[in-house]
This record gives sequence, C-alpha cells and structure tokens, in this order.
Amino acid sequence: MKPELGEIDQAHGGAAVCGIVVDDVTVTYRNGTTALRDVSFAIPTGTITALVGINGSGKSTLFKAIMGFLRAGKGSISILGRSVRQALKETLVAYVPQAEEVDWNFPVLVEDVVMMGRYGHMNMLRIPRRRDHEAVAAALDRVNMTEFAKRQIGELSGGQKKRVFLARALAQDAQVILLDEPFTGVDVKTEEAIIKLLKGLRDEGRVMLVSTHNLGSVPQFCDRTVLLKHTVLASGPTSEVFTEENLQRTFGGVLRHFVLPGERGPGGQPGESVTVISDDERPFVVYGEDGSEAPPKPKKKPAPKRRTRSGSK
Ligand SMILES: Nc1ncnc2c1ncn2[C@@H]1O[C@H](COP(=O)(O)OP(=O)(O)OP(=O)(O)O)[C@@H](O)[C@H]1O
Repeated sequence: MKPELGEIDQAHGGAAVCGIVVDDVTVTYRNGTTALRDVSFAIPTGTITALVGINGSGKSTLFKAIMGFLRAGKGSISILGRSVRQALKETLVAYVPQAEEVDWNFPVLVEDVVMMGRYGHMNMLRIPRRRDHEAVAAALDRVNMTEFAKRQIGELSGGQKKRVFLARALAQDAQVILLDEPFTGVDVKTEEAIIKLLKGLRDEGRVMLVSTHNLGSVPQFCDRTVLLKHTVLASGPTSEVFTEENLQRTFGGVLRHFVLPGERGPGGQPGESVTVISDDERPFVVYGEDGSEAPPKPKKKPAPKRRTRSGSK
C-alpha cells in the first residue's frame, strides 16, 4: 500500500508537505518476530496523528524505526523529506518516553533533563551557552514547570515528568515529536494542558505522532489516526478512520463495548442511545439511535459521520 500522498497534497492546497512518510516498512527482530509488516502511511506537517493499537501491535517498534534505533529490513522512512539518519543528524526528531522506560533513581535535575534536548545544538564539549539556557528556560515556562527546575526528576509526579520530557523536546526545537502514551498516569487537568500544548505545536507546523490507549481523547485532538496491528489497518483523517467498525478490527475482543439504550421520549419514541467503546483508559463514546448513526456535527472540516464525545476517566 502506497502512502496517501495525493490526499496530503489536497489537504495542503497542492503543496507536498510531508512530515513522516513510512513506505512499505517491515521490521523483524533478531529472534525472528516480525513486529511490523508492509507498514505504509503518510502524515503531513502541522498535524497531530494518533497511533492506536493493542499491546504488542508494534507501536514502540514503529517509534524506534522512526528514530533510527531499529533498521527496517524492507521499505523506507522519510522525515520532512530527509532520511532517518539525516533527520537525526539535524536533531529534527524528539521522543517523549513512557514513564517505565526511564530510571527515575538516576540523580538528575529537571533543568538538566531539559538541557539534554540542547545537546544536538552544542559542540563536542557540551558546554551550554546563553542561548541554550534561554531555550531551557523558555521550554520549562511553556510547560509550566519553571518552579521545578532545580528538583530531582525522580521527585516529580507522573504528569510533571511527562511535561519535563515535553520541555526537552521543545528545548531541542524538534519538528517531529513522538509521544509514547503521554496520558498514562496523568490527571484530567494535566491531560488537558498537554493537549493544549500539542495543539499549539501543531499550529506552529510541527508533526506529532502520539501512541495512546486513551480512545476518547483521539477525536478530541488528533487530526489523523493510524490503526496498527503489525500492519496498518487504516490511516487518514480521524473523522474517517476512527469508526466503530475499524476499532473493532483493531482491537478485536480486547475492546470493551457497551450500548446503553436511550431513554424514551415523551411520546414513547426511542431516545438517543450511547455506544461506549473502551480499550483500557478513557472511552470513545458514540451517540446515536441504537448506537448507530447520529446527526452530523457541523464543523469547519467535512462533517463527521458520528457525533462523538470523550467520556470521563
Ligand atoms: N527487542 C525485542 N525482541 C524481540 N521481539 C520484540 C522486541 N520488542 C518487541 N518485540 C515484539 O514485537 C511485537 C511488537 O512489540 P511493540 O513493543 O512494538 O508493541 P507495542 O504496540 O508498543 O506494545 P505496548 O502497547 O504494549 O507498548 C511484540 O510481539 C513484541 O513481543
């Protein structure tokens, strides 16, 4: 399957603005596990894309391939029109890790973690200059963590740690940001703050690929969605891809799926029913009679087929 470049061209008035293009990529680990097979999708700049799939579907493997930690046995990846290697050299890509991937006992201050984002901008001796300190201060300010600059990173809450790693990506001035489960273990307020920040970064023309099990938040802030199950089941605008049918194909029996019948109206006519689809975190909620089609919600973009709203945690 070829990436939908035509679609991207249309979305950008004819300009081929490609953030990430993954073309027919297969990745096999040394033990013979093929984690990704013939994976193809394309993401324009200035967008937030959700990467959705069950545990073990290959999301982390895809991130590692985009970051150049894993070589694709077949296919190619291009980042802002460059090879992965060139993009890394230009420090264009940043990664915001899952909490479990980090050794929180390592004694390092918050400001030092953020300064790591500047390494690619420094010379071999890595002596920060004024502009590096300024970039760190600005990044901490943007994620609202200035007052924690001198704290040990291990002494922060889960949501605060996430914001520090986002600040590291900002200090790096990364144009492509990969976020691995940014909402796991964070409260609703922090989640909203992170979403607001990501939207701001999108408006600056950056590219964000966000792996998440937080299905309810996907239609809320992700323009595009890639559904992954070792290969791409569907990709494109969230309004087209994020359908109940596609989610069932992606998650199979793993999804929790409830249909709540609507209350009867005054004349006994059927009321609006609610379909709740949940992986393990915030559910995706579909409103409509018998869980079916609901009136389209008027929006600037083409009207989505379903009216959706994220549920609470
Ligand atoms: N280092 C490795 N060596 C061999 N197989 C691996 C390795 N890392 C991952 N795999 C396998 O590759 C497949 C994809 O794993 P991956 O970690 O990419 O999934 P994931 O979608 O990120 O999962 P999760 O949602 O649990 O983080 C799984 O079958 C996994 O067991």
